[in-house]
Amino acid sequence: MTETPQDLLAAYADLVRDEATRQNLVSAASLDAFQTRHIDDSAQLLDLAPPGGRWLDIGSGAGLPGIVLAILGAEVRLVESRRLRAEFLAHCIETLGLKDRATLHAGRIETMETERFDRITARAYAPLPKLLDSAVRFSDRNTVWILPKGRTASSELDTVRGTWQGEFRVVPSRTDADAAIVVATNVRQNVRRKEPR
Ligand SMILES: C[S@@+](CC[C@H](N)C(=O)[O-])C[C@H]1O[C@@H](n2cnc3c(N)ncnc32)[C@H](O)[C@@H]1O
Repeated sequence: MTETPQDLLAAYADLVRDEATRQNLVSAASLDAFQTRHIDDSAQLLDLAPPGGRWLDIGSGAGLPGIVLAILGAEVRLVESRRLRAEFLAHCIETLGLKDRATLHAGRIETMETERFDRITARAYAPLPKLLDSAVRFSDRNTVWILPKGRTASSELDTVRGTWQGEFRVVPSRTDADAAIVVATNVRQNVRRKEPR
């Protein structure tokens, strides 16, 4: 029998709950509200870019948002530096039958070979300056960045305005009234002009 995305999302939630008894994956409180706090929170990102394209998910942790996006049909490269978490992600990819669209870099993003992605996401991985620094080499002017930023979206954006250019907007989260998602394209570092002698 073919499993629907809903079956796979339920199976994924069970895998996380089970693994959470062995390692710290997500906050214990959020396990009780897994659908809203994690599944819906991740799934909403798909609506913020045109369909299709290859996604890069940096600091995937338990697989959020990367595994959810892959279950929902996206092609995703997950990046996770912690060994136990990376092993869990490999287990999810195998068990949920996602090998045709999810791949894993089990290591730091800094060690991943440069390639271009159509979409870049990262949830709770790093503040915007570090996130842009570590990921810009995987982007080009058409890459859509979709970055859930909780309550700090606007203030984090303010911190990069002097050093980064691009078309940035802040979109309210559908799952948390206080949270927002930074969506950007054509992201590039400001070129510093040489001071005249
Ligand atoms: C706070 S967790 C968030 C996990 C997940 N994205 C979520 O929203 O639940 C951040 C994750 O980023 C990973 N991480 C931190 N620095 C990293 C790096 N340089 N490269 C790859 N992963 C990194 C950590 O191991 C951790 O699993």
